[in-house]
This record gives sequence, structure tokens and C-alpha cells, in this order.
Amino acid sequence: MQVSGQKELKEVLRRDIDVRDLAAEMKSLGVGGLGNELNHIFSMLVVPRFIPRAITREIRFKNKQGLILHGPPGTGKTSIARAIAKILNGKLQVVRGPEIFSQLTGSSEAKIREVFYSAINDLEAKGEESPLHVIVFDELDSISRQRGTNPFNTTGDRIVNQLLTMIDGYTSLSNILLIGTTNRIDLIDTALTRPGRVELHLKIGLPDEAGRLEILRINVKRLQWRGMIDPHLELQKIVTDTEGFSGADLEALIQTAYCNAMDRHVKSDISKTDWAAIIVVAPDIYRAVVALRTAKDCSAKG
Ligand SMILES: Nc1ncnc2c1ncn2[C@@H]1O[C@H](COP(=O)(O)OP(=O)(O)OP(=O)(O)O)[C@@H](O)[C@H]1O
Repeated sequence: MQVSGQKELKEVLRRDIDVRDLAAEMKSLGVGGLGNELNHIFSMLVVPRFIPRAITREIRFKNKQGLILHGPPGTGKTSIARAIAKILNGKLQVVRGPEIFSQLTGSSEAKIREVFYSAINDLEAKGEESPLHVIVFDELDSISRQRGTNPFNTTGDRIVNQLLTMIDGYTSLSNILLIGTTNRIDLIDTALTRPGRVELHLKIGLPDEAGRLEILRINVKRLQWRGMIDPHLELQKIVTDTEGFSGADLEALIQTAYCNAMDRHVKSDISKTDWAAIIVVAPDIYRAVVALRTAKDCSAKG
């Protein structure tokens, strides 16, 4: 990523994006139903990194160090983080929080340090020409729980300390952008989320009707290209019947509907091998809606 301030925003980004409409960019990368909040994040987190260093140094402006995307499961938080890295031409590293944990004393902290090595090495070797490293901590709450809450397990506290050390030491370097995703922002140590650290927090909620329609359109696009879905299918009707569904649920809905269509195809004649002739029709979708709704209700009841 550019830090010397000579390049223009559009030279550094993956392509000529409209920075005023990040949601549209996300949609083109397969993440739909997002509102304007993303634009605010973009202005806060990304644009300042393109301001010439001479200016930011003079006015003592500090880059925001990262972002936490929080909200219910399956709403696209990890996908958004990946898309941000793509848009910024960043080197992406996704670390799943639980993978950091180790039984061996000190190993977990070493794993945290390793996550940052590549970015630090790049900065040492390439200086201000270093590419941007986007480090995504998926399930951030699993490695950043409020310290002191579990006297029987101090590994968690040590991991948080190590993470804070790395953030304070390195994320102010402008080649690192940290993104954490979590379903439980309330569990995260407040030292991590305070101003000056990972202070930008964006809630990604369940999609509304317009969002669900956009996500459904993304998911049926390939079937439509291949003529494998009834062209008269009313997506708007499915939208009405999928209140409370997340992006992941909607993706599963279309996959399940395709399986239902496959099932019909095979049952009509077991010797059929013309797989390209499978066409998803409304009843395939509605069977899938019922199945997913039932599964969701069961898991909600525990
Ligand atoms: N807004 C969305 N638009 C398109 N696809 C989505 C959206 N939200 C989720 N999905 C799909 O659902 C699946 C899960 O998404 P993702 O892992 O990004 O969700 P998440 O919020 O990080 O989930 P979790 O909190 O459970 O880790 C992915 O395959 C993704 O493509």
C-alpha cells in the first residue's frame, strides 16, 4: 500500500472503484445487501492512508488501526473482510481465533507474533512501497476475551496481552490493516476496542427485504446464466417468505433448492445423466424454505 503519498487513490485500489458507493463494489464481489455504513468505514479507515505522510506527520494524525465487524452468524462479516482486502489489493491473511490456542505455554503468543511477521518483513524490505497486509481475525472473541474473567485459564489473558503488544507496536505502521469478526463484541476485552486501537466497530445485521433480494440475486446468477432456474420464478415472493434469514441461510436455500431439483430429476428416471437439464422451479425453493425454517427453529429452541 502506498504510504508516501505520491500515488492517487485510484492507482492503489484494485480497480477504478466508486469510493462513494462501497456497497455496490461489495455486491460486484458477491456480498450483497449492505447499507451505506460501509462508506463511513471506508472514509475513516482507508482514505486517510492515502494522505501524504508529510501532512499526517505534521498534524499528528494517526491512522485507525482496524475494524471489528460484528453481528449474527452468517451475515457476511468474513466475506466483507475478504472483499475489503481485494478492493485494496491487500495481502490477505485470515486467522481463525480458535487456531491460535495451544496447550504449550508460550506457543499461542508465538502464533500471534507469527501472524504479523510477513507484514513486518515486507515493511523492512520494501519500506513505504510495502503492500498492504490485511490481517483478519475470524471469531476474534475466542482470542480476546476480557482479561481476568477466568482465573483457571490464563492462556487467554496472555494471548490478549500479546495481541495488544503487536497492535501497539505494529499496526500504526501503515502497511497493516486489522479486521476482526465476531458474533459477541460484548465479550471482547475493552482494551482492544478502545479508541486508538481497534476502535471502528460496524454491526452487520440480518438483511432486510431489499438486502435479501440482492443476496438471492447473487446466488441465482450462475443458475440463470446456465438456464438452470425457472426464468419466471418470483424472487420477491421468496424474499417475503425468508424474513430472519441471513446471507448464509439464503445461500443454503438456493443450494438446497438445487439439490431438491436434482432429486426430482433422478427420481423421474434413475438413468438420467443429463445434469445440465436440471431446472430449479418454485416448489424446489419452497421445500428448501420449509426445511431451513424448521432447522432454524429447532436450533433456536436448542
Ligand atoms: N451479505 C451476503 N451476501 C452474499 N453472501 C453472503 C452474505 N452473507 C453471507 N453470505 C454467504 O454466507 C456464507 C457465510 O458468510 P460469512 O462467513 O462471511 O459470514 P460470517 O458473518 O462471517 O459468519 P460467522 O459469524 O458465522 O462466522 C458465505 O458463503 C457467504 O458467501
